[in-house]
Amino acid sequence: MSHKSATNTPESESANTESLEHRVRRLELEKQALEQEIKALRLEQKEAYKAASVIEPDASNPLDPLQKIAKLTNPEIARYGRQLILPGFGIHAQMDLRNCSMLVVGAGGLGSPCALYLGGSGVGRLGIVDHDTVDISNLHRQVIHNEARQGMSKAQSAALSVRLLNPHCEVIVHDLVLESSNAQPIIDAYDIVIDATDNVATRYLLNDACVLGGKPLVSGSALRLDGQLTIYNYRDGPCYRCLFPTPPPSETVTNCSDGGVLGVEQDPPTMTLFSANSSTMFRTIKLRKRKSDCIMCGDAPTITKLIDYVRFCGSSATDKTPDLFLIPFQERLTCETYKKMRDEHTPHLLLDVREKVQFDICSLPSSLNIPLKSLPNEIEQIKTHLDTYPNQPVFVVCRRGNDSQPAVKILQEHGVTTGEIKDLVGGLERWSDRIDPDFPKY
Ligand SMILES: Nc1ncnc2c1ncn2[C@@H]1O[C@H](COP(=O)(O)OP(=O)(O)OP(=O)(O)O)[C@@H](O)[C@H]1O
Ligand SMILES: [Zn+2]
Repeated sequence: MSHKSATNTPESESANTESLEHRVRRLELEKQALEQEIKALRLEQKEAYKAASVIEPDASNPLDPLQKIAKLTNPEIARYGRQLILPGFGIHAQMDLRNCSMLVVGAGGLGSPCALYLGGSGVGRLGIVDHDTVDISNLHRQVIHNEARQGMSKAQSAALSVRLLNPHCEVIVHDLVLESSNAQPIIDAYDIVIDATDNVATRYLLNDACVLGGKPLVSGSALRLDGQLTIYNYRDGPCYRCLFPTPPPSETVTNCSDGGVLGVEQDPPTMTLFSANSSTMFRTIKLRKRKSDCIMCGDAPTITKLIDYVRFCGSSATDKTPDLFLIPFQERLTCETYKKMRDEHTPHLLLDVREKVQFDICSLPSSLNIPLKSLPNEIEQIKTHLDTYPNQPVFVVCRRGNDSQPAVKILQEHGVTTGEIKDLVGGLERWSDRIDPDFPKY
């Protein structure tokens, strides 16, 4: 008989009486051990970046100005030979690239190819901004990352890929959410800024910071099968606000879409539009010049410093967290409460406001799918349901708890009156995280 089984009963009794104290102590020790491990890993990581010449600036390590050169080295000439012999490009354009610093904001679908091609083509210094980490669902299009880097900071992953492609390019990592409090000094440290983000708040922030810092802003956006490209704040061309003085209403904007992005470096400035589904895949639209009464870049600007862009746009810069300010948290439903209601068979209508393509991937049983965009036209369907089941609560769900909030507002504004109308905090993604791990996340 082993010692363990002989003492089994008294041991578990004492574990029961002392378990809380023990647990606290054990967790404290584990925490200390983990903190040590994190510290050691951070040092290791710093060494790895140093070896790869990836720079992470911070207050104690600010960026030095880019060291300009007057002549390309032979290895550089060998590397860039194919583009050096392009008519209209040549050694002068290559030197311009080499002596230029560019900042790519967003290392996602657009930022990935953009950073790789800029780094590969010989930009002297490339900064990469992203606050997010690499996720498996990114990899089908965010080709700068890879499977082994899941969970790694996107900015760091992108920087490492660029370094592997071209060690002549100096790569700077900005692993942070770019926002009003930190944007200006970062923007000011670069010659050209590239907006490869996916949300309206960051688009206005970048526009304003670039106007204030006098930097051209190359702006791209892609949504489903459509894309747009332009340069703002370049020569006498417009800034983003000249064309889009006010943000679109937040309930009409999913985080991946936006008020529009415009195109390229001809004179006059143009907007290039791409549409994979159209017979004319590329179209170019001429843009008006800078507006003299633009509140940002006009003759008498009224915006002279960065503002609160989340408030201004009514939507947040990150689509991973819900826009908490639309509906106060206490007026919303948590997954846990809703799970209890389902278990108790509380009668209710569950309205899923995702697009049908998403609803077809997965949905909670007995939910009714009316996409947010069609909701105002489909209100009668809900009213008819409530005529049959008066006062039944209506619960609204979406992917992450963003679209469900404007949906609640639309129901209220269209005179849907019933027991209660609430939406699910964190949406189906949180349902999968907290309630049902078998529920797919996409
Ligand atoms: N203000 C910001 N600061 C830093 N990074 C930002 C900011 N706004 C957007 N981004 C980053 O820009 C990238 C946008 O790319 P994209 O939309 O392809 O990626 P995604 O957010 O991973 O997509 P999905 O919606 O499929 O998860 C994201 O990696 C996002 O983290
Ligand atoms: Zn303007």
